[in-house]
Amino acid sequence: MSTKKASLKDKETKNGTSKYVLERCASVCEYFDIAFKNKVVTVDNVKVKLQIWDTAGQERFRSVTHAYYRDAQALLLLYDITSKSSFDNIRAWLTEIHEYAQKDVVIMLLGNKTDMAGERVIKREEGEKLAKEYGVPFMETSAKTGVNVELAFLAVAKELKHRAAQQPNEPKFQIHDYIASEKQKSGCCGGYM
Ligand SMILES: Nc1nc2c(ncn2[C@@H]2O[C@H](COP(=O)(O)OP(=O)(O)OP(=O)(O)O)[C@@H](O)[C@H]2O)c(=O)[nH]1
Repeated sequence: MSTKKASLKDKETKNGTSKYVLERCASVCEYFDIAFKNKVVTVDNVKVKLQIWDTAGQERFRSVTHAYYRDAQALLLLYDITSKSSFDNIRAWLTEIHEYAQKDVVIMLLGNKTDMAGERVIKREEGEKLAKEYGVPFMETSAKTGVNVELAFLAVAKELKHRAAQQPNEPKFQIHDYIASEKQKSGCCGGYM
């Protein structure tokens, strides 16, 4: 996920995507299976526009995709709880991100497809452990049922908004605490986040 600096200044098309982004992406996005969408999230009555780039996790294109997340302000790393290889790839992505992404990039680890509990091969605890190791927030999600999807985007948007508007003496927004308290409210899914 990223909000490209240049795109914000650029003239926007009808669906809110800037011409700059469309032109930049058109030539290669289709070939490398990179999709992007805009999502508006309201944080404390302020609308935050997230431009979400989906790099499709194609390992063979890593050298190309890093050019797309280099400017990203936040990265959501998804693995599939029914796929060991997708989980194993996360370490490689984290190493890659360390090298190429912005130093203060917001990272979140998501274990997706919780609706497929019967086919689960990665325990929640394994996701939690990995997230803890890298100091990133963790949640299990389902893009199919929507479980925790809004919360993931909202947490990222809150973090970015707070960073942008933070006053020198104001306490830092704590994304881990925010996710933990939201989950407690909904009675969902304990553990490290
Ligand atoms: N049951 C279930 N299926 C899902 C979920 N999320 C995605 N899928 C399905 O999983 C398949 C792959 O989804 P994608 O969004 O293409 O995942 P991806 O990681 O971008 O996949 P690649 O493009 O192959 O790297 C599709 O058939 C989706 O419909 C989910 O939460 N639950």
